[in-house]
Amino acid sequence: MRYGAVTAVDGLSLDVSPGTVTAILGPNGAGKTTTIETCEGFRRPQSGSVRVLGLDPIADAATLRPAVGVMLQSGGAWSGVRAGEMLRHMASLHAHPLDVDALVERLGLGACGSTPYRRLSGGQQQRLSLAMAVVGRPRLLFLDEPTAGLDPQARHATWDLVDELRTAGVTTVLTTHFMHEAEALSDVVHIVDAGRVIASGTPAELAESGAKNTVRFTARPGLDVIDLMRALPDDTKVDEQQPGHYVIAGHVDPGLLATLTSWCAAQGVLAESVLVERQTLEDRFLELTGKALR
Ligand SMILES: Nc1ncnc2c1ncn2[C@@H]1O[C@H](COP(=O)(O)OP(=O)(O)OP(=O)(O)O)[C@@H](O)[C@H]1O
Repeated sequence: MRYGAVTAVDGLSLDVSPGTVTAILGPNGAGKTTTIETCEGFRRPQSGSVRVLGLDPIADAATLRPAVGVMLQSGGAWSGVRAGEMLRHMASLHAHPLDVDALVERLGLGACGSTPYRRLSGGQQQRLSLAMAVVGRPRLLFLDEPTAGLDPQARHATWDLVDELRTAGVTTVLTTHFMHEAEALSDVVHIVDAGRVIASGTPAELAESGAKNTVRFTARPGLDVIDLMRALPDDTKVDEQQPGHYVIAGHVDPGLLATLTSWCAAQGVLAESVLVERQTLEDRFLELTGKALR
């Protein structure tokens, strides 16, 4: 998918299983919104193929519309329309909408139901957009940065809603910059950079697939770290970072901890404050996409 000379999405390939939550992560400008808008039928790719619920998002737009909920990154409502009117209008377009009052209550929109869209705060606009996306009971939901600008309460309310929809069999594809959100919500994560998928898996698989986890412990200064390294698997590093403070970097599993404690026992050393630090999804994301600003 190109915009003039800019190639925004470049041979990106991914599948989404029904009834799951998929998160698309990537640095700014990676091509997430372009990908999602292509699936929504708002952009026509110059090459490649896109199928949404087995259909073409542009040619079959009329068939797909009742089954697909869309939350855009911004906008989506007329600037002068009142929040409650907008939601009722959206509900009226669907055969079996959710109860609008319950949804308004659930997303904390009750107090601003008669406020024009343009006067809503950024977070209230986000919540209204989410309500508009789900009110028609879609089978498939596209959420582009659904919790950007939301306070913690609204973020948790959004997560609970997405989680409940998954339980009801709804498929959700979302983009986010919050790694914790992707870890908390999604079954599958795709990391996108420069218009391509560079890593995929469950949040736990991705976090574990990266560089080493670490074990930290304290003991008397001056332990023979070379001898400890010999006892541990080949690609494990041991460093005494400050006197008496040791860091082991490598594939941390129960076997490594057992080797460490038996090595210490053989030396007559008591290892204290043993702490296993696992790599997070954010660590892995930064490892894959680098730390340079985009
Ligand atoms: N309408 C457009 N015209 C020209 N270039 C565009 C247009 N929309 C996006 N781009 C460019 O395409 C690339 C991908 O943009 P896109 O919005 O898909 O990224 P993104 O991953 O969603 O970014 P962000 O995290 O900042 O929202 C960027 O280089 C962007 O500048």
